[in-house]
Amino acid sequence: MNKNSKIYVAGHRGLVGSAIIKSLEKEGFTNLIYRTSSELDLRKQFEVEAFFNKEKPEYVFLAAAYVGGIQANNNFPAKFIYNNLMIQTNIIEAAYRSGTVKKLMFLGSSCIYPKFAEQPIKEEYLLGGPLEPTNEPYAIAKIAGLKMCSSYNREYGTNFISVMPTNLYGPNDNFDLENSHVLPALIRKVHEAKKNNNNIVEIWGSGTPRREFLYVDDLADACLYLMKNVDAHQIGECINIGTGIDVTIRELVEIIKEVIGYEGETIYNTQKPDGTPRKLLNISLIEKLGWRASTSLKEGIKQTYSWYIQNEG
Ligand SMILES: NC(=O)C1=CN([C@@H]2O[C@H](COP(=O)(O)OP(=O)(O)OC[C@H]3O[C@@H](n4cnc5c(N)ncnc54)[C@H](OP(=O)(O)O)[C@@H]3O)[C@@H](O)[C@H]2O)C=CC1
Ligand SMILES: C[C@H]1O[C@H](OP(=O)(O)OP(=O)(O)OC[C@H]2O[C@@H](n3cnc4c(=O)[nH]c(N)nc43)[C@H](O)[C@@H]2O)[C@@H](O)[C@@H](O)C1=O
Repeated sequence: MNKNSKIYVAGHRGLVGSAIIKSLEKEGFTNLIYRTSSELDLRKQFEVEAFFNKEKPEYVFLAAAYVGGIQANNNFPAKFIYNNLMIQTNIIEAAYRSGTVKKLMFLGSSCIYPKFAEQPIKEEYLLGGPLEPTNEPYAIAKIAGLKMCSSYNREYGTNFISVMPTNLYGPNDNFDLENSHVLPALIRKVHEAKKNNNNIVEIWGSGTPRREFLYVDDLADACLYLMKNVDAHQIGECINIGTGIDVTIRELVEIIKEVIGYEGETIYNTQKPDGTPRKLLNISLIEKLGWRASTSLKEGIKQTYSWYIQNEG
């Protein structure tokens, strides 16, 4: 990949896509292309093919997807499976057909692994047991995406790599109280409780599930590193991206309260689902390939909170 290579970032306004664009620009890549969903609906096969034929990208980051937290996944299973299957299928097929794409990176998620997978989760545990029911349709779509990439590599000799990031957070995240992931939701809840002198914040579930959180700039750095240095034949069907450290939701709440400076109480609503009890990735493979995360959870939350109060708070 050189500084003039034509690079398409699908989903460039999202949490991940915007961080990838920022990293690419910082490293001096100048030939970047992108479209909003209203300019190009990636669920429309002919439009996606026409876009690839016209633009002829050489490298593709597939960071467009239909994304949400535990409750959104639970409430909208049809939208999660349909939108994700369509978006990823159209891009992967068009990338192959175009003949111009030298490498494609498909963004999956750590929810592809079995609900009760041995921890930390190795890439090889894929399909070793039943999935977490709250996000099974989304996980099935992501598994289909990585299987498409590996199948195209095997049959057509493409260089499509699938990365499986752990739970992400950072600037440009979705801070919606119903449909977002836990970290942005808790930043907003605690911020608003402090602002309104409200002494109680409600946390969903029991607070005991463990999650691993990766700051999105670190994720973008990992994606660029892999795009530049690693080819599909050097990894198996996918590669994990994480920090190797997890915390309970209860511990996460305490860090967020400390960063925001909130001393009120928290109550746990056990009517809401806990989801997977633990989701910690084994990151030996990416470390062996030479990459490691650099932002601590507390530092990442400080950066995210600062972005939130400037942009949304
Ligand atoms: N957030 C997380 O914690 C994690 C995310 N991931 C993966 O990272 C990837 C990116 O996620 P994230 O950045 O969080 O998601 P966001 O929701 O922040 O961004 C997704 C982007 O996809 C675009 N998009 C959605 N539907 C369409 C469509 N029909 N046509 C064109 N574009 C569309 C949107 O574009 P527009 O703004 O123009 O509408 C949006 O900017 C996903 O594959 C996700 O699975 C993996 C692990 C964890
Ligand atoms: C990245 C990953 O994200 C999703 O899986 P998840 O990790 O379970 O997602 P989550 O961030 O929404 O919740 C994590 C934990 O936190 C608890 N929790 C407390 N209070 C709030 C709260 O206020 N909001 C939310 N959302 N969760 C809360 C919540 O009950 C759960 O125990 C997948 O569906 C799928 O999209 C995927 O791949």
